This record gives sequence, structure tokens and C-alpha cells, in this order.
Amino acid sequence: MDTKPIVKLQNITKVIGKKKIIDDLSLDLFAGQITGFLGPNGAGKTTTIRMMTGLMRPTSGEVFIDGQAISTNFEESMSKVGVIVENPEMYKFMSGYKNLLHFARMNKNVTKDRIDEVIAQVGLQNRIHEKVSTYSLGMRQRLGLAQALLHRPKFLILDEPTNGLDPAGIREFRMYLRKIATEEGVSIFVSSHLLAEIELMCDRIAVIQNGKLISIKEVNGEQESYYYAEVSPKEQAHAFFESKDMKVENFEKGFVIPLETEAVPALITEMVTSNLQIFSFSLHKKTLEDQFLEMTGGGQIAESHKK
Ligand SMILES: Nc1ncnc2c1ncn2[C@@H]1O[C@H](COP(=O)(O)OP(=O)(O)OP(=O)(O)O)[C@@H](O)[C@H]1O
Repeated sequence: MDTKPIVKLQNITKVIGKKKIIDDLSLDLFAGQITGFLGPNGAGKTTTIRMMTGLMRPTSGEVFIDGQAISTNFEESMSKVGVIVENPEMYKFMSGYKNLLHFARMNKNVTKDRIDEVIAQVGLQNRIHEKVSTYSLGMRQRLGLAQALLHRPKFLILDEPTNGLDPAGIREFRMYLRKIATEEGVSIFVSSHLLAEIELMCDRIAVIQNGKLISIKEVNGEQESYYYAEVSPKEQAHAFFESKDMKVENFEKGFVIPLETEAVPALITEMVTSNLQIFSFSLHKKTLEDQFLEMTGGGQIAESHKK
């Protein structure tokens, strides 16, 4: 992977009125990588995206696109950016092809070959000469993707891209995004509330809360895990864990126990010899949602254990 970032957010702060909406945010995005941008409502995602697309100026800090600062080289840096909005503006009475031709005219550098190339990249070859009004939502989203790719951006921003798509449509869209990141070396930035979707679509997840970047995580398929045990009597079990200095979480019916697998048999043996009754002892994987809620303080892990 090229180590020079395509996008560099450097100590970005945005103050509106008296409110600090973005607080010293720094983030690097790389070629061929899909980064998810996740945060609770009002965290500052839209504000950050507006600054990355030159629609808003940071109060302090700088955004660089492919090495060019937006504040001093606006046109050149923006020529490297492609944006897909939630509902791409399309002429429904025209064919997909004519829509692309229309957008291509706005940019002298877009050739007919390039139009054909992006059509193939989003898999619309068979329907491209039909009117957009006959397209499914998924096809319209893909046409929006094709439009955003026409000028060969190095950086593509998608704000809530799969809104309204059914699971099959989401899966399909994800596949095309992955293909584009790999084939064109585009750095893709996806803002979404759909945690599971982000987890499947992205290589990395940046989490924002109260205008601050609180975490960047690689998505590598390895999930953190924990054990959950239902043990009785509960007070005695609690004292047992405390005596062993174990940081367990106490739920109504059981305990969440951070534990290495190798340590499980010895712990169970000790619990039994301490006259604790074990009704269940099971391994759980932390979902991205668990981790997200933990990070943002929106709740503890294992909400389901509260039942
Ligand atoms: N022009 C503005 N004037 C005052 N406050 C603003 C302005 N724009 C945004 N804010 C505030 O800044 C905070 C961040 O807003 P932003 O829209 O960036 O969040 P978000 O993460 O995109 O949220 P959501 O997921 O709800 O769209 C919010 O508290 C919002 O009310």
C-alpha cells in the first residue's frame, strides 16, 4: 500500500457561534482503502464531510487532498474528489447513458471510453440505454456511483450510501465499491449509521463523538470475545471474582467475564470447589455494535444479557 495519504485531515477544528463542533480532528485516508465514518447523531460527521468537500472552511487546521491544501489549491484538490449523495440527482426521463453523457460534458477530460469503463465498473451495461425511471433504487445508486467516478477521483465520499436499499442491494453495492477501491486505487470514505454494514464494507473504521475522533480500528474479521456465565448464588460469585481481582460485569442473571480461553478450565474448577453452581458458561463475540456502544458510552456490552 502507498504510504502517502490521499486525504489528510490535519488538526481540524470547527467553531460555529460559541460551539466547538469539530475538535482537533486528524485523520489520514489511503489509496485502495475503504474507511467507515461512524458516530452517534450530532457527532460531527456531516460537518467533517462538508470540510472535506470544500463546502465549509475549518476554523483552524487544514485538509489536504493528494498533497494539495484545499484552502490554497481549491480547484486542483477538488478535482480529485468524487461525492455521492443520498439521492443522486438524475434525469429520470433520460437513459442512464444520457445522464452520464450530460455529466461528462461538464468535464472536458471525460472521454466516451471512460463513460463505458465506469458503466462496466458498476455493472450497468445491460440497462444503461433504458430510462432511469425504470431503474431500481440499487441501479440508481450505482448510476450515481458511475457519475461520481467519471473524472477519475482519487477520493470518493459516500454519505449514508445504502439508505433505502434492501439487503441484496446493499450486498451488491458493497461488492462494486470494493472492486472500485481495488481496481482504481480510490480511497473511499463511507459515513453511515448502519454498524453491521460498515463492518462488512470497510477496512477501517473511524469513530467520532462530540467532534473528536475517539478511535480508529482496523476491521480484520477478528472479533474481541468474552465469556458469559450464569452462576449462583450471585453474591457469593461476585465475592469470588473480587477475591481473584477479576474485572467482571454484573448483569441481572449472570456475569460478563474477560478471560483467555486457556484459563477457562482452571477457573471453572475453582468455581466448583468454591461451591458455586454454574448454570451456563459460554463464549461470546463482541459485535461492532457492542464495541461502538462501549466506545461512545452509549451502553455496556452484552445488552442482551440484561434480560
Ligand atoms: N450551522 C450550524 N450552526 C450551529 N450548529 C451546528 C451547525 N451545523 C451543525 N451544528 C451542530 O454541530 C453538531 C454536529 O452536527 P453534524 O450534522 O456534523 O453531525 P452528524 O454527525 O452528521 O449527525 P447526524 O448523524 O445526526 O447527521 C450538532 O450538534 C449540530 O447541531
